[in-house]
Amino acid sequence: MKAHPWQSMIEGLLEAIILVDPIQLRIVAANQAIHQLLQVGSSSLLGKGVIELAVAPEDVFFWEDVAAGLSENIHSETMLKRADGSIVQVERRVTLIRTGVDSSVYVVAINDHSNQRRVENELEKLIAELRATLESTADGILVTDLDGAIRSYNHLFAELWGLPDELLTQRDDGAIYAWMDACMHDASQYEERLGTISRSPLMEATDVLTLRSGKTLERVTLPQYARGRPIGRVYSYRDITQRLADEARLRLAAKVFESSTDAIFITDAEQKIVTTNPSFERLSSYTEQEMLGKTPRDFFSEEGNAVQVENLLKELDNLGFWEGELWNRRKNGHAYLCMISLVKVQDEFGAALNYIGFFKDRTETHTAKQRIEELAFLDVLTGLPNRLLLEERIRQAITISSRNNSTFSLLFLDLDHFKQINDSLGHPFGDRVLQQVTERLKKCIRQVDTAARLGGDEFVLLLHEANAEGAEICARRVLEELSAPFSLDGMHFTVTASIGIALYPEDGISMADLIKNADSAMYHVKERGRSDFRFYQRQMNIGLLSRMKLDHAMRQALEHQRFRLHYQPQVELATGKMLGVEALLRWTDKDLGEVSPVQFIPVAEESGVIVPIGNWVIQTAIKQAALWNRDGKSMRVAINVSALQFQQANFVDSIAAALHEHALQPHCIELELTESILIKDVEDALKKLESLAALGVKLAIDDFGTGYSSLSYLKRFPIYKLKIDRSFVGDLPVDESDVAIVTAIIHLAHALKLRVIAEGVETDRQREFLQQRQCDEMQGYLFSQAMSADELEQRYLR
Ligand SMILES: Nc1nc2c(ncn2[C@@H]2O[C@@H]3COP(=O)(O)O[C@H]4[C@@H](O)[C@H](n5cnc6c(=O)[nH]c(N)nc65)O[C@@H]4COP(=O)(O)O[C@H]3[C@H]2O)c(=O)[nH]1
Repeated sequence: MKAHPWQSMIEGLLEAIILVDPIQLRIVAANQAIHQLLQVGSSSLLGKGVIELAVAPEDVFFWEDVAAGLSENIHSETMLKRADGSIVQVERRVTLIRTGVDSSVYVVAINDHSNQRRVENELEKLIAELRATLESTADGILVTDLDGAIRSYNHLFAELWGLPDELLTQRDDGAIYAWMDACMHDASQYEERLGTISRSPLMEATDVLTLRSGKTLERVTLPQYARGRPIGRVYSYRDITQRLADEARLRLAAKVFESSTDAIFITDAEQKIVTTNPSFERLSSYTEQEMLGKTPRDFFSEEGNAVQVENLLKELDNLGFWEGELWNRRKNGHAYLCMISLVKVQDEFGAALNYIGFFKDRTETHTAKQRIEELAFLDVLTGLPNRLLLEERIRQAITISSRNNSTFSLLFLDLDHFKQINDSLGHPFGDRVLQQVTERLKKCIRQVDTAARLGGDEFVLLLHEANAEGAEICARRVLEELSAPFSLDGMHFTVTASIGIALYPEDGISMADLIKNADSAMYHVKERGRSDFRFYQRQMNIGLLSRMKLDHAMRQALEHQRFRLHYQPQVELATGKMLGVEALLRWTDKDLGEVSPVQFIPVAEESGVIVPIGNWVIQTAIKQAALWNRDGKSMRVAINVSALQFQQANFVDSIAAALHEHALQPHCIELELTESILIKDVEDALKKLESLAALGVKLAIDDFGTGYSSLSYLKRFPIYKLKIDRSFVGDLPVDESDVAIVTAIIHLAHALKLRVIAEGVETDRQREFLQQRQCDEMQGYLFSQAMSADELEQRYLR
């Protein structure tokens, strides 16, 4: 084929060129560049239909339009297919060139764009990567040009500054900057600083921005360079609000750690100590250096507490927490009690990260607690165990004794007339007396025994494994020890005590019973004149409750005049003539029935109600005596007087007043006093007795022989008569010792020029015996029981 005339011309062009015949649409010339572009052999394109090269539909449509005379030119990007089938991006321009009047040719000029495309693709990819990077940074990024015009920013920037959507879409830089200004706490300072930055294109700066919202942002700005020249600026913003708060918290925690008065140590996950605070060293004397690498096990383990430490570490691992007390040792070996809290710090999966231990010295608190406990169990004044501790010891004694089948004794001790010491010399003096008494009591017991103070002047001695004999020996020792004179502030005085004894198990198997029974035995000692001891006997057993009931009933009886007096004749033995009567109290209670004076008089004495009852007896008996002694008749009435009644300051006056009121001759009245009354307060008793004697009232000693029977008072006191107790009369004349006693009393009385009367005479043999021994008078069922005044009058006075 003949070469196209333009062949050589197109050969010299850089562009790939093909010439196409407009009628046949075949390639009539093609330069080397197109052959290279399509990677085909030279001249191989000549004669080919141009449409064969078309890949894009656009080209196919164009050449079809050309064929139909509809189109002549086209210029756009398109694709061509190479020989190997690969596609190449090109820019192609098709121009129809008129070569003559009726000849023309299509010039197809093709530029290879595949390189440019690749570069563009690369750039696009780069930009996409950059954008992704921008978005994925943890900071908010703003990029501006040198004039401050915003070139780009990421989402985080918008988020940090809280930019509203409309600002994001508007792309109004002024509005965005205004928004940022408005967010600032100190907008003017912010703007000033921003101005400085924008005026210095090379400046690098880091600032902290405080926003009105409370947020704190850190702003780092760096110049952006292109080809070595600054072209703009990148601002990166980071929200450091949390970080600052964390730092502040950390600083605080560090301060707490450093200044805490609690000792603190922190371990790693393997429980090796990594740090300790100053208090740790203060408390344990171990330095941090010495503790590094040690474990809590090393630190807390002590001889004997290994199991406890192992258990607490186990609990710490299981529960994440342990709190409790443990004895520990300082470096110098001194023991101290620690209050410890251990905490396991875990990650979100429960694995241990650290262990923290807090502890403080509880020794002082412990000692104080011990002291408080001691105080709770000790009597402050004497240092003796108090009631609580005594009760505890008695409980122990009961347990041991019941197990060993052994015995123990309880001595209930009450000082006699201690109230007088307190009242006259003051409580502080009384307290010192109690302290001295305590010292003496301690001397009387063994180390295993307990001396306790219940309060006031009441003490209890608990004697382990002591039977009746042991208790008696101790009781005597106490009385003996106390009998030595006391000396305080230059004063000398004696203190006596009344002691009641209860034995385990005979007198009670419970603590309450034992104390109650020892107490009741003690009361009996008091009744019988004090300064003695006595064992509990069952008949004493008018329990406290019944005592209270009885007391109440007596007060009621007194108020409602339910007491009566019966009179028992007293007869002259020689003549059988009734010389007088003894007034005896009678009481029939609506619930209790007839209550014997043997039962209720001791209770009345204990509670003090004997005083009004005794007054009533005196009034009634004197009134009755006055009736019987009318018209020159002579009838003596003997009245029982109890100790408490006699001790009343107005006792003598009340007798004198009653005599006066009923116009009775004093010699018609005989007062029966027990021996205990006389020895109680000798001087006072003497004074009263002398006053009564001076009045003309007769005085008799009741129950003579059962008490002290001291000859000295018989001599000193103005006594008129002795009354032989009926316990000596009952077995007369069989019992030799009673015979001897009664004989001796009668002789004694007569030797002292006193009259003598025997009570409880029930048989003729007794009467005969007494008559033989020249007893003056007798009283008893043999002659008559006690009876009402009416009955007596009917029987004997008509
Ligand atoms: N087994 C027997 N007993 C006889 C016989 N003859 C009299 N008695 C009883 O012996 C007691 C004598 O009185 P006491 O020794 O003064 O003993 C009295 C006295 O200590 C006290 N008491 C009675 N009345 C009063 C009173 O008005 N005031 C005071 N303070 N005590 C009184 O109560 C005690 C008992 O009084 P009572 O039960 O009335 O008992 C009376 C009397 O009933 C006898 O032949 N055989």
